[in-house]
Amino acid sequence: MTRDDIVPALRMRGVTLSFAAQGRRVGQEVLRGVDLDLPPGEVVGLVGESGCGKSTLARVGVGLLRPDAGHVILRDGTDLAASSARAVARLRPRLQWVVQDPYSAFDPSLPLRRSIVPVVRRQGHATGDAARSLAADALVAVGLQASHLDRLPGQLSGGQLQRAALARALLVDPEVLIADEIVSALDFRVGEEILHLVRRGARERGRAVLFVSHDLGAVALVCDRIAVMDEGVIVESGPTGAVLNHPQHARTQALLEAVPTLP
Ligand SMILES: Nc1ncnc2c1ncn2[C@@H]1O[C@H](COP(=O)(O)OP(=O)(O)OP(=O)(O)O)[C@@H](O)[C@H]1O
Repeated sequence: MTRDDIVPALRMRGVTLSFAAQGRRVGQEVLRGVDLDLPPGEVVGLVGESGCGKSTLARVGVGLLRPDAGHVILRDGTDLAASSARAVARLRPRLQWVVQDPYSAFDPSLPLRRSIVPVVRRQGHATGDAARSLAADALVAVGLQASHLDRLPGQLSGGQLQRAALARALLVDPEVLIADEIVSALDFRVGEEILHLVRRGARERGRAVLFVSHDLGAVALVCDRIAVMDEGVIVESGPTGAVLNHPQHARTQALLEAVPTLP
């Protein structure tokens, strides 16, 4: 079987979107005919300069934004772009989204266990004490402690809460995980552990991951493939080594030149 025979977990075709102003679609298109495949078991890095449309594409990928044109197709053929809001909501467990600001991911008034243990129960993995124990294991896997389950989100640092958000998303065991700048707030060592966890999860569970980042070092470490975006268009994509070692497009070259080097 060749790579071309593998059905992507998520296939975006011709995705085009502009934001509405005063109820009307106006202005420049933020996404312009984007084609992007997320194969199962692989981590695809999405890079590009600030404002080029990465997070917008990420939100389209999990059905939080509906494109004006194009298709967002899951492995079973479901097109998110053609599905009702209710149908997309039902699909949500198959598509998880972890974002840079982890405080937005949790109800600030609830201890983490109230946000995480029900996920274990909904997945049918366990009930009662066993569910709490699996939730605790998930926190430990991302470098936290079981006792963090009893804390409020505001009682964790941004980096700790980021890890808790990732733990919850992984518990859902989604077909597609979209990680938008998830290691930006973490120190290098913790960030690296998280990246390995994401990569292992993709490989072992056949999960497709879109890893949005401006950090080319992180991208080089975790991604099988890279897509470079510029002004709403994917200008270059390919295996990580090829794109980083032999960049073809001026935008990719500029991103590589902008990577800081130690004196
Ligand atoms: N809800 C919105 N309404 C109007 N414009 C928006 C909205 N969200 C994003 N934009 C605009 O769309 C463009 C792309 O934004 P997006 O957040 O996708 O960029 P990005 O590449 O993720 O940037 P960064 O790396 O800084 O997070 C920007 O010009 C932004 O101002």
